[in-house]
Amino acid sequence: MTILVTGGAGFIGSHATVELLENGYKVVVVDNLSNSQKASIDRIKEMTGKDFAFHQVDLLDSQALDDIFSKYDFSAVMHFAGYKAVGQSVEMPLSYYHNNISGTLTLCEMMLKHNVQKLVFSSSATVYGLPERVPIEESFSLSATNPYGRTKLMIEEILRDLALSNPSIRIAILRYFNPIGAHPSGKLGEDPRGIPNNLIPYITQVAIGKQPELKIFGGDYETNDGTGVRDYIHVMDLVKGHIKALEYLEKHEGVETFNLGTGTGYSVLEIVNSFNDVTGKQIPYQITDRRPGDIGVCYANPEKAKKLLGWQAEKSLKEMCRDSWNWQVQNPDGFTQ
Ligand SMILES: NC(=O)c1ccc[n+]([C@@H]2O[C@H](COP(=O)([O-])OP(=O)(O)OC[C@H]3O[C@@H](n4cnc5c(N)ncnc54)[C@H](O)[C@@H]3O)[C@@H](O)[C@H]2O)c1
Ligand SMILES: O=c1ccn([C@@H]2O[C@H](COP(=O)(O)OP(=O)(O)O[C@H]3O[C@H](CO)[C@H](O)[C@H](O)[C@H]3O)[C@@H](O)[C@H]2O)c(=O)[nH]1
Repeated sequence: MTILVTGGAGFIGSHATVELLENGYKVVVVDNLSNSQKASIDRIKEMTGKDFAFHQVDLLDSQALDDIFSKYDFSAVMHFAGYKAVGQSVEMPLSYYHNNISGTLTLCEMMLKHNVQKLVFSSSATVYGLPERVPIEESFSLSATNPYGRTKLMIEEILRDLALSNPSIRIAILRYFNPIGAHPSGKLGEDPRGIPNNLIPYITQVAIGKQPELKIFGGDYETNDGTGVRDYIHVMDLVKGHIKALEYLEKHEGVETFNLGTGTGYSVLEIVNSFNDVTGKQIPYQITDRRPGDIGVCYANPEKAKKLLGWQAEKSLKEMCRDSWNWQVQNPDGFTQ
């Protein structure tokens, strides 16, 4: 079976590509490299010893995408491609709506034209907005607090309408909580451009001396230690959930939505302490004001994925921190040699 992986050069898509190849799938990657590097594709080939086609193509280029769909016989699509920086989406909303929504529309049009019926889509826990309570269940009300989150919400709705209009379409919407970690080999990992926005890449850059100290955004949340709580999930566990979702779509029609999280929340200070243990360093930090738009506590109820997909996260916080650190140490400048 050949799977089209959009955004396969990026953080999560690259790990998913490894997992697909190691599970016997054939893969074709489409990525415009707007937030990634070709080196990640070379690494995947080196690590797995398997070759696959890579097309540096923009999803908005419908002619190029049409050619790719004509060339291969895809059995399913894993759709990771999109812009994902919350702050940037506030500054450049049109660019986010255009890239994420039009990109998905073009992709879906090609799926219909070429009779490809299965889609696994990367959504986000951000669609729960300010959740009514925790742990968060899939049935909770949805809202968006920024244009990035709104693109995910809109795409989810578009996909539901698509499935309603065409009973042969099968879609798994996967709402990721906070993916971190890296491939245990240290060959693949998260390679943010510029100063990282997310907690773990920022911490690893402090640990390696690229940033002077961590700023902890808020010490007055209603949590055990006052810092924000999130459901961090190892990227290897996350991508295993995608394989399970593909298998699920073999047997089930329509749209189904799943939380992919561990079900456990950790505070920023707990993460810092775990990092200190793993690295043997002391991460310097300062508690500052809350980051606008942040919520205090966010963690999943992952029971639905366990029940219907037969999937649950297995890796510990220590493994997540160890693998993130291992990646940073082996690749101090990411994929840039
Ligand atoms: N990393 C997270 O914390 C997180 C959390 C929830 C959801 N997600 C979603 O998961 C998906 C993957 O995230 P990631 O962390 O791997 O991000 P990433 O930026 O590392 O990967 C996305 C990839 O898509 C490519 N891309 C973007 N626009 C494209 C276009 N128009 N055409 C072709 N390629 C394009 C980029 O070059 C990049 O390689 C995204 O949709 C993201 O919104 C990520
Ligand atoms: O330098 C930093 C960075 C983050 N944090 C804190 O660390 C926690 C995690 O922050 P991240 O930026 O790593 O992750 P978020 O939970 O804010 O957001 C991420 O997960 C969301 C889903 O829950 C969305 O998908 C979003 O796009 C993605 O960036 C938060 O309490 C945040 O305030 C800091 O204290 N300092």
